[in-house]
Amino acid sequence: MSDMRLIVAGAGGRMGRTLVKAIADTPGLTLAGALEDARSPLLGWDAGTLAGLGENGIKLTGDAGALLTQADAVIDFTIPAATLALVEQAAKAGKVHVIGTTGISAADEEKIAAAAKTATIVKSGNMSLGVNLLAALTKRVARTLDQTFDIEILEMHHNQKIDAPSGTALLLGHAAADGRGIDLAKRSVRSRDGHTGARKAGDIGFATLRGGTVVGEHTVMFAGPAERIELVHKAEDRMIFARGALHAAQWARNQKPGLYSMLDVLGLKDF
Ligand SMILES: NC(=O)C1=CN([C@@H]2O[C@H](COP(=O)(O)OP(=O)(O)OC[C@H]3O[C@@H](n4cnc5c(N)ncnc54)[C@H](OP(=O)(O)O)[C@@H]3O)[C@@H](O)[C@H]2O)C=CC1
Ligand SMILES: O=C(O)C1=N[C@H](C(=O)O)C[C@H](O)C1
Repeated sequence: MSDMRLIVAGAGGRMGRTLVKAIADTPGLTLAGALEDARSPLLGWDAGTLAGLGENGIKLTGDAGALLTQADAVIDFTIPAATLALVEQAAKAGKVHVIGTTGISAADEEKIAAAAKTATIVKSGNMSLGVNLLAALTKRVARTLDQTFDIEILEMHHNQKIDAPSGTALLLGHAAADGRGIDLAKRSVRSRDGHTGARKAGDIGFATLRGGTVVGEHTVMFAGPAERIELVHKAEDRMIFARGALHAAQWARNQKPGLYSMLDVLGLKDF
């Protein structure tokens, strides 16, 4: 089979640069284009140079339409507005869209689900094997323990992160809510301040830390009477997310239109 040709959206960003490196290291994949914001000062820069690989001849451009004609898939770790625009363009062009962007509103999530009626989209708040296994374990533990165990999700990320709670924390919250058979939107407590009153049994709490260069750390706590279980994941290198996203693109090449998650890609849906 011919190489799969990929566009990296947000190629000048932290994940974009990591993806350019990961593609260069992966047999069967070719970097077909590097997309950036049309106002970015990085337009015209070489994607290989930015990724620390040396020149690869792929220049950053703001023209998604032109790139999409030359590729099989777009790998998108950008910002919600950019992702929403790309969803429409990739769907129209019939290209696989792998979405890692987090902080997407509920209304925009619905637009992505609507686009996936005719487009093949893989979307996850975390593309790593470890976090998706943690999500499967979280669901299982939440199903096993009753409401005397309070569920709290703690996350820490670097000081440049712009959304909270993290996409991963929300993914883990959904896994816990699924395990308990409840609707996360109705039972989540996203922040606490002042005279909050006692914790309500059955709520799922979130706490956010930001600082330094932390790649991403997540803890799911099940705090019960006189004992506590903690499930923890610590990301040490963005390459784990990049490799997961590339695996998702290769998997999606053979899938029918639909909105898939990394649990589908990794076969963990029924874990
Ligand atoms: N699902 C997962 O596994 C992971 C998800 N993420 C998520 O990925 C996203 C990006 O993270 P990170 O790389 O750290 O962030 P960065 O800010 O480093 O990168 C985002 C890049 O997207 C660019 N961008 C903005 N608008 C557009 C546009 N219209 N078209 C193309 N590119 C655009 C930005 O350009 P400019 O700076 O000029 O605005 C920037 O270069 C975040 O939402 C983060 O939470 C991160 C890691 C793993
Ligand atoms: O912005 C980041 O850096 C990360 N974002 C994702 C998230 O919001 O969970 C995944 C990872 O934790 C790194």
